Amino acid sequence: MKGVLLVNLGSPDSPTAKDVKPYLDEFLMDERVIDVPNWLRNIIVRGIILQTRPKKSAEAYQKIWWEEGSPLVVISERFTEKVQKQTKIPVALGMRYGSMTIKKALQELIDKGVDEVLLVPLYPQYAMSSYETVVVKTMQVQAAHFPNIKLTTLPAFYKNDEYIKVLSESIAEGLKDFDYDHILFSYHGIPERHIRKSDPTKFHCKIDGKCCQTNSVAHTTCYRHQCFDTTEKVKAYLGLPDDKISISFQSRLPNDPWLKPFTDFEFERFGKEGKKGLAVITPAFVADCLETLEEIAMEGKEQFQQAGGGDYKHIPCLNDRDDWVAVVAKWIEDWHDNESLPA
Ligand SMILES: C=CC1=C(C)c2cc3[nH]c(cc4nc(cc5[nH]c(cc1n2)c(C)c5CCC(=O)O)C(CCC(=O)O)=C4C)c(C)c3C=C
Ligand SMILES: [Fe+2]
Ligand SMILES: [Fe+2]
Repeated sequence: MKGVLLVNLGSPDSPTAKDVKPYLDEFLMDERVIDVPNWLRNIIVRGIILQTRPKKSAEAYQKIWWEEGSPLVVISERFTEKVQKQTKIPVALGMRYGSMTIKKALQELIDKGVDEVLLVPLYPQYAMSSYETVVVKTMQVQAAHFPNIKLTTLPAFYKNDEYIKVLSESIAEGLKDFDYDHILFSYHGIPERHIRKSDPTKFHCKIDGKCCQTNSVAHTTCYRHQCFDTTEKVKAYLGLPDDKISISFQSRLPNDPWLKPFTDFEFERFGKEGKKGLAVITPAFVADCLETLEEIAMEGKEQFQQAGGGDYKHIPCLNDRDDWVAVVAKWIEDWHDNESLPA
């Protein structure tokens, strides 16, 4: 019998430094996130970052935490329930980090008699620190604990027509009552090195003005290209004017070159330029989370307005929108009925 495993990033169990610390430890000790030799990762993560970050991070989580729990987890659970209502195929939710493990979710499917699993990493774009680590971890768990199940993975859906349609329509709804003079597409940042590491040709991705717009097989795993492509496709779908759209990359750790321009610098620039209405969308995330609710909706607004900017709006992620649920349910049914995967 076929079943579906949805996987997102995961959150700490509570917004306290005590619970944030082991969560961050698992997250940042992932070799696809902090991709340096083990001994050095130990020093960077355990010797430096985890000495101060859990407290700071917990304070940020406290600002966005809901009564039911972490927004990322609660939204992902609502989404999973809604998808399950649209299909008879068993659907389970797991998280890459934290207590809602991939192993538990796979066990849930196996207990229902599933022996063929469609893995759906809940990331539109491919990055080794998001999509790839979910796939690798799931394959490891499968090999170690469930060797008899067959695993198929849904490709990154950053340019899929149905995804672009629902994303665009959610943005159009968000813009309906908002007078904007600029729309910022803010994607999660990654170190530039990750782009080069993920380039199978080893020469295409130069992170210059042209590589991401020049056709290449490298784009199958190029996060930067995929962020540009999602943006271009939404722009075309909605007929948005070129001069009112731009891209930036949010969140970074120090001491490494990360993808630019940085979102927080852009907020300041737009504020200083006196933009009267800034709309921000965050299409690297399908569910609102710390990065969108705190960094963009709260901090971003403050940075923009303190620099002199006017009205500000963060347009929510797709979350558990019915049209998004219907798209994922259709992808699942297509795979179930004829093994086809969305292009
Ligand atoms: C597009 C998805 C994501 C990529 C790519 C990604 C890369 C990445 N992230 C960090 C470090 C942190 N990220 C944190 C939070 C966080 N990151 C994502 C998604 C991607 N990260 C999400 C959805 C969240 C929010 C989780 C939630 O519970 O709501 C955090 C924790 C918070 C903090 O202390 O700032 C860290 C740390 C790195 C280093 C990285 C690529 C190398
Ligand atoms: Fe992150
Ligand atoms: Fe590129």
